[in-house]
Amino acid sequence: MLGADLWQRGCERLAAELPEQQFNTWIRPLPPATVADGGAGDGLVISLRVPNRFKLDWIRNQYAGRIEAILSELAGKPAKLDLALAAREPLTRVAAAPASQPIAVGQVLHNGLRPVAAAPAATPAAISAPPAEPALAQLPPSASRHRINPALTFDTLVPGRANQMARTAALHVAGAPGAMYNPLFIYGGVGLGKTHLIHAVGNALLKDKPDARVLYLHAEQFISDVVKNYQRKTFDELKAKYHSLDLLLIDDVQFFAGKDRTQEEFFNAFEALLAKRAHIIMTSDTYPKGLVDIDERLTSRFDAGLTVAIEPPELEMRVAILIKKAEAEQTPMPEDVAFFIAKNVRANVRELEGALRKVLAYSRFSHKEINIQLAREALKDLLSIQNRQVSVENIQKTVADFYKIKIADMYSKKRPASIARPRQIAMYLAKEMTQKSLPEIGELFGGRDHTTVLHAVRKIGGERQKNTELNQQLHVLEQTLKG
Ligand SMILES: Nc1ncnc2c1ncn2[C@@H]1O[C@H](COP(=O)(O)OP(=O)(O)OP(=O)(O)O)[C@@H](O)[C@H]1O
Repeated sequence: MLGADLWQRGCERLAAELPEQQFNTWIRPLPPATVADGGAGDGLVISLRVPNRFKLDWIRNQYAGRIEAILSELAGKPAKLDLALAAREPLTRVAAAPASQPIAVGQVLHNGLRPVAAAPAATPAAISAPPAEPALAQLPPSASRHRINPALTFDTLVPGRANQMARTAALHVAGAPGAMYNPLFIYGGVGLGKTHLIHAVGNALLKDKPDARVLYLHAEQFISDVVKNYQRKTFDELKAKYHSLDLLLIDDVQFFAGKDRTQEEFFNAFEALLAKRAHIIMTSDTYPKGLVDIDERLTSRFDAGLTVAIEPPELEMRVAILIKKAEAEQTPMPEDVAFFIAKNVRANVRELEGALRKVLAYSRFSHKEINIQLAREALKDLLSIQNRQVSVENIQKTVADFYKIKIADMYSKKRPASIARPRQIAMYLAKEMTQKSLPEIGELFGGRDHTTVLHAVRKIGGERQKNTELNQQLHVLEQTLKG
């Protein structure tokens, strides 16, 4: 089998095995591998070039073994994977950096087999280096100026599958700013910890290097700075403020939509910062290409480092967050109560915090100890809203509308995936959002057996953990159903 065929067939196998989201994120974008026959007894060497180190590490840890096994099986002889960073065109902005220090992630294969670091890590001097422009003196590195919230650290951020990639990348940046993953672009829905994470990077860096010039700001603050300086015609001040930083943390860049002048100034700051190897971390409610009314010149640069998502936390993570936050309030939270709250409050961490606050306050005011009964009372408004609005019929109708199938298909015996899958999703939601038992749900879905419902619940629940697209669809459905 030719190399390209072998890789192609390997990909087909992986596509069938892996959740769609994982395959689309990690495997599909890879350029085809090249295959070399090491000669009798040596087997095949499969050379795979990966665009950045983050992906390289991830693929090596998560998929390399499986890829080798599949390719060995298909080729009928041992296949060894040679993973390395792909060479990449330097970006135009690199021109401003010394030629020996490429700023872009990528580049570098020195012997075709072993990768070397994409860009040298920033030295301590790079972080606390004296300002390159005289105007830098206008930004004293004092705590009040950097706007970092000292409470939002890596220690107080509960890790979990939902934030695993973003947290790993953020830790990496905090340890070696200006090197890899620059810019780092973190996106996700509301209240999922994006702001917390970028403050954590700022705090970690300031702990290491108290003199580092770090600035956190919300995109709206940048916009108002631009407007202010525009009115006063003091663009040099604006430049001096932003172009001098070592680390810029900017929240919710989707707010730049339609603001041309702001986008232009941000573009200038962006270029200046990357050219001097300062790090930029941005957050947004969507991935760079999903941003609307933002110049493509900017969005393509947003995507040039590393883009990672933060997902809604899964049940275990929600429980861990509740326990940790209660501990921080010096109020131990029994695990069963944390579980009860986490099961009922799923949207995001901010809502979880709100629910926890209610339960703690209720316990303090009523001088009662925290147990499920107390949590139920404290959260009764929230729970009644949930219970009142969601019926199996409502779920069937909403899901049928969402996936554009007939409501009758919810009860029918039809099996094509375009119908069976929405039906399974509706069964899953019925189990998650109503008090109905498996047999009752089966009955409401055209007299199906409870094992069919159980299968659907497990399947969709499992996939939801790995498949972002499905997770988002379920999230939309849940929000719609809750009203
Ligand atoms: N993994 C976590 N561990 C502990 N606390 C968390 C975690 N994720 C989020 N939080 C907390 O949840 C609250 C909301 O998080 P944050 O403000 O960072 O969300 P966000 O994603 O920036 O949302 P928005 O887009 O609405 O600004 C904060 O109080 C934050 O500390």
